[in-house]
Amino acid sequence: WSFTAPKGAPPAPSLKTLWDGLWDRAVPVGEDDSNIGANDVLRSFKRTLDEDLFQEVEMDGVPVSSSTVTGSNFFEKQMEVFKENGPAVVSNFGPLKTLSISDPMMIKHALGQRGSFGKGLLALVAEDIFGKALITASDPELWQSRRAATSAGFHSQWLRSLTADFVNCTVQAMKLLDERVNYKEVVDMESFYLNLALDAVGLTIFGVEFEASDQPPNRPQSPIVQAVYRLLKETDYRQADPSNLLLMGAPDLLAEVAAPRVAEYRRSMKQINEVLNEAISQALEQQQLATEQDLRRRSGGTLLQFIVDLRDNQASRAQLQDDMRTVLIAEHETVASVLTWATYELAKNPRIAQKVKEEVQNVLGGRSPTYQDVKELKYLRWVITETLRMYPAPPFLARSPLKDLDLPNGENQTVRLSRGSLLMIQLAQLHRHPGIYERPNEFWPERWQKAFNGTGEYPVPGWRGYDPQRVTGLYPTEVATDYAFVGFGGGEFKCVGDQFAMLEATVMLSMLLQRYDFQMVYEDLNTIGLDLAATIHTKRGLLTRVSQSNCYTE
Ligand code: HEM
Repeated sequence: WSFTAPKGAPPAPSLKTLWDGLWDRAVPVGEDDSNIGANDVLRSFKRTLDEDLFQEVEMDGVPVSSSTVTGSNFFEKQMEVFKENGPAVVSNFGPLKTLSISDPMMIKHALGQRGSFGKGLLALVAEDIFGKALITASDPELWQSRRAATSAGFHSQWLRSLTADFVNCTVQAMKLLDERVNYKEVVDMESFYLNLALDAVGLTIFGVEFEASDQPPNRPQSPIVQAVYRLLKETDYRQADPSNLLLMGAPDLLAEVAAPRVAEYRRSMKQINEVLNEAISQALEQQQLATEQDLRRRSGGTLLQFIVDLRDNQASRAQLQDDMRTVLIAEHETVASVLTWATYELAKNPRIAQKVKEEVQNVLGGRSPTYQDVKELKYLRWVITETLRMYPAPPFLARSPLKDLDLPNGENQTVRLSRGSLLMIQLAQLHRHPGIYERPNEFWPERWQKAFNGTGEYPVPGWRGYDPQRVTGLYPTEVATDYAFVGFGGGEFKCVGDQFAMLEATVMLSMLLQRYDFQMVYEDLNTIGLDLAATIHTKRGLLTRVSQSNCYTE
């Protein structure tokens, strides 16, 4: 395949000129560098029509795929599409044309170029859920200011202090798991992790004790877990089919009758906002304004209190609510997902589980972990990285260029992208790229021990390879892997909670693996079922037989 447009394309027919003129008047292209609006997204629909009516293919030279990649054999289908078309392919996303990429060099360009891309359709459909700052970045100035306040709050001193909170949440959750073990019940570990992650975010981010882990770790989940999941699902519905937005403005009574989904969404939003409002009131009551430097010297406290106290970056109550709702959703689903799939893979791979247990036993010797221990638990952190490689959360990132631009691969071949066109960065496909990863479908944490620079199959021009010498924090970042692993994204919109998440997952898994052995009821992904949303869920829960292990004494 090649990116080069064929020479000597036929001249545009006059009907086409008329058609283009009509569109330019009715749905004008937004100004360069301004945020992507509904008009720009509508123009993506025009590109679909252009192709149908005038056989005008916008991304000439890029293969077109008609496969729909969803369902339980998602990973196999993605691999088929890759092998058939290469790492750049045009496909349909509802009625819109999308360019999907899994080439690390193109991804590096798309994520790493500051100010060139917005979140496009995602921002439009999710603004009422997340607001205009974090995640959607639909008001770039506001995003910059909220990003600065939030990322300042995730400073290393605070992160260290969280270890004890994660330990306490896990101890609490294990009490219930112990009962299930004694009754020899089958446990849905996905529900267990959703509850546990919610307790952890409540405690550390805004100081609310949800006590979700006090619920039996089998479905139905706690109402607040369901509410968070409901909001996330809503973004998926709307992205998959923007017509799902149509009834969003309907009066409550009409929504109850004609659109139960919308009514349920509103109830979920209200439920979450009530909890957050109370936490914000409390933080405002205890407000003690200080500079960032002084705040960094305080130990403990919540992220919310840090942000409320940050003298130079004050925000309205409504803005704080958006910030907190976003962080709540961003932490909860993703961390629960990585814990779920790590448990699945460890249960499937007893050799690896045994190796983790040995490491945990050597480092912890039966006690709870400290921050220093988390640094020592290197193999367990590779297990978590390997899980995120195989089951990234989210499985793709959405972007739209803010002006017409060329997206180059490592050989300087380019795809021309128009302002507002849809770009999908396919993390799940990149992370199983057979030119980058040896045995890409195998769960093999040891791969992160040594440098690698390509398998020779499906060459990746321009890619520098992975070098463990470039790893600085708790996992191999996009810098260490030259954008072959972007589980936490990269560039300006990169996850603010990456080290928080790695710390949380390492603490929780180390404690659970010390105390229990896990055995799956179903091992086959087709039987478990994949539910592809903003993260990868199971369809029927992760049904697990849990038994007592021998190492935990505390
Ligand atoms: C395993 C766990 C996690 C994974 C895999 C993950 C992944 C990601 C990714 C890929 C992005 C980038 C989205 C994009 O580029 O469009 C992101 C953004 C974000 N994440 Fe995470 N995340 C995790 C945990 C967390 C946690 C624990 C928090 C907070 C406590 C958090 C807060 C955020 C926020 C606020 C953003 C938006 C940043 C912005 O818009 O500037 N995430 N996350």
